[in-house]
Amino acid sequence: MNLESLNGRLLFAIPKKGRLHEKCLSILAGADIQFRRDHRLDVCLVKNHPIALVFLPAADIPSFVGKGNVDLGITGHDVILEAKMQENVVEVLRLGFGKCALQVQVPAAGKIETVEDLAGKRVVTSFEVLAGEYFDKLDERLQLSGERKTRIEYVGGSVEAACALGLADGIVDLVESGDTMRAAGLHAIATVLDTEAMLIKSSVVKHPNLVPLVELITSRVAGVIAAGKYVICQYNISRAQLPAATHITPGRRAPTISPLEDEAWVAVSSMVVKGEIATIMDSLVAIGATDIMVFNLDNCRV
Ligand SMILES: Nc1ncnc2c1ncn2[C@@H]1O[C@H](COP(=O)(O)OP(=O)(O)OP(=O)(O)O)[C@@H](O)[C@H]1O
Ligand SMILES: O=P(O)(O)OC[C@H]1O[C@H](OP(=O)(O)OP(=O)(O)O)[C@H](O)[C@@H]1O
Repeated sequence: MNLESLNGRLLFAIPKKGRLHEKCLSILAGADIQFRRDHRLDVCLVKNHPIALVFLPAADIPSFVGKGNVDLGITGHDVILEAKMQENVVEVLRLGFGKCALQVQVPAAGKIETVEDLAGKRVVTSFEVLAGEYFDKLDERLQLSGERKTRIEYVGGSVEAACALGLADGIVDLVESGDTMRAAGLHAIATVLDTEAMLIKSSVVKHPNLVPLVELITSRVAGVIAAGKYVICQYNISRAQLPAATHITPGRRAPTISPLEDEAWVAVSSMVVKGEIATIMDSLVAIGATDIMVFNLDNCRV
């Protein structure tokens, strides 16, 4: 592939490895963005759209998009703030995965119990901007200045080993399940930030001709995300209980209600948040709904 073949194409940055990579590939598949990635090649052309995918480290994507080198990207909210790119990128869509928290952690068996105890000591992190801002505020509140300020030190990885190695009194790192933190004998004493994956675009429109394609891709990605978030719940209910039923399953705009041969009954079909379906089915059973069925969505536009 030569660089000329990128001319006029929308550049779309995807995390090349790590926690967000696989989910991004399934979003691309769901949005029918077809490509074949040659082994180790980080740029590849999309077959069915004038798009080129650029596989980059998640932490580099905010700068590429923010500076307008790339038109669209998927990355974490945390690394957008860490790269100080919040003014340069627009977070177009929350993607509902890559959810975790940037937390202050200290040895569970140690003497430090609060961030106030940790202030003025040594903190190791890969998020020196966010940790720096957090501890600057804390230091200011505690009137710690000069030599007495909290020392933030950057490491590129294995942050959780820093306390055991005697390099730090506390760390600032991402926590999802807490397994990594607990395995390192640490516990969280404060949350700096909650984060999830975002679809982002540059806040400056460099290629106005690509705007319709950015909108098309955004709409497709939104459809894939919504399809993963909702299920369709269908059931029969007596007309007398219809107000109670539509209260339980109001749908996004309104439920679809269809007549049945038995005039005293109707069929209801409604989009329901996947995570709430068990409770909703319990409530429907309690008001006498029958033949309750739940269907997954392959794709949708909402
Ligand atoms: N445990 C986690 N759970 C959910 N999301 C996470 C988790 N860890 C990281 N993330 C999200 O994924 C982004 C990339 O983190 P990750 O550690 O996967 O990147 P990486 O350093 O590029 O990859 P690798 O860890 O393979 O070197 C983070 O900025 C964050 O938004
Ligand atoms: O709370 P948990 O579910 O254990 O997840 C937290 C861990 O996940 C991330 O690292 P990852 O495993 O992606 O690898 P990395 O350390 O190489 O970045 C993060 O840096 C934590 O170490």
